Amino acid sequence: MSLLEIKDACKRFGGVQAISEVSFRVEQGEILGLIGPNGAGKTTLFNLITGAIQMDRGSVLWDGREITGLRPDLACKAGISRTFQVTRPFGRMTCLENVYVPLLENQPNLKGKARQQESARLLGVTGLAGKEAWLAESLNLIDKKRLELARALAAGPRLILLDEVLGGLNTMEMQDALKLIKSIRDEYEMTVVWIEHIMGAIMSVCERVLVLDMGRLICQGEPGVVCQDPAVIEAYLGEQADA
Ligand SMILES: Nc1ncnc2c1ncn2[C@@H]1O[C@H](COP(=O)(O)OP(=O)(O)OP(=O)(O)O)[C@@H](O)[C@H]1O
Repeated sequence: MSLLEIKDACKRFGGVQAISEVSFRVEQGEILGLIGPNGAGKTTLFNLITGAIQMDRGSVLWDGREITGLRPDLACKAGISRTFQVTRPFGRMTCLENVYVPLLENQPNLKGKARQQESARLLGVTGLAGKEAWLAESLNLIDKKRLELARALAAGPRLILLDEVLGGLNTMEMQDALKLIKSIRDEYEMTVVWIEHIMGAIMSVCERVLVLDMGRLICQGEPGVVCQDPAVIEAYLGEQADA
């Protein structure tokens, strides 16, 4: 049984068919890339999976159980966690306190020093060691993304949805981030679905890739195969090469 299955998902916003009859499976333990041009529907798909918006039609199966339309907090409790392209920390709280919030939900028995240590450990994992006491609003964009990831990990998910976590990183930072994404799967045994525009990064980390274009799933498969697909080159990779 697949960890996650999306069946015939459809979502329209006014005149825009953002998602159109999209079906796919996510297998336990894989790192699945989700690519496609701007406006293809990638973030909308995350919003549908996490219950942030409701599908017009279609269903979401989680571990074989239908969870279509489950509220985001309940989807998170069920084991689906996400990061946002536009980060959403509690600005007036410290980094440590920001991580407490999902940790409290996930491990309510963790109290006092133990909770502080676990929060600090997660901040260390995502590259924020030394910034535990900083207010989230004082972080730069890259560190806000790191905090976002620490918060997503603190929820203890089985599936983590990453929305463009590499934007703005230099080469060294990107290498570290790629190692971290691999370790999320290899050490923390989480399944990863990852939206990204940086093709080299997707190619080096993902075992499988889905390609969306104008709300439709136009291709899926191993990265090397997907990159050779004429429809993908026409809809997306040609545009990337021209950029
Ligand atoms: N809440 C909303 N209300 C109206 N239209 C929306 C809403 N959310 C998304 N859309 C539209 O749906 C389409 C898909 O948007 P979406 O953000 O999912 O694309 P994307 O593939 O994630 O793009 P990007 O790579 O630029 O982040 C776009 O045309 C967008 O303008």
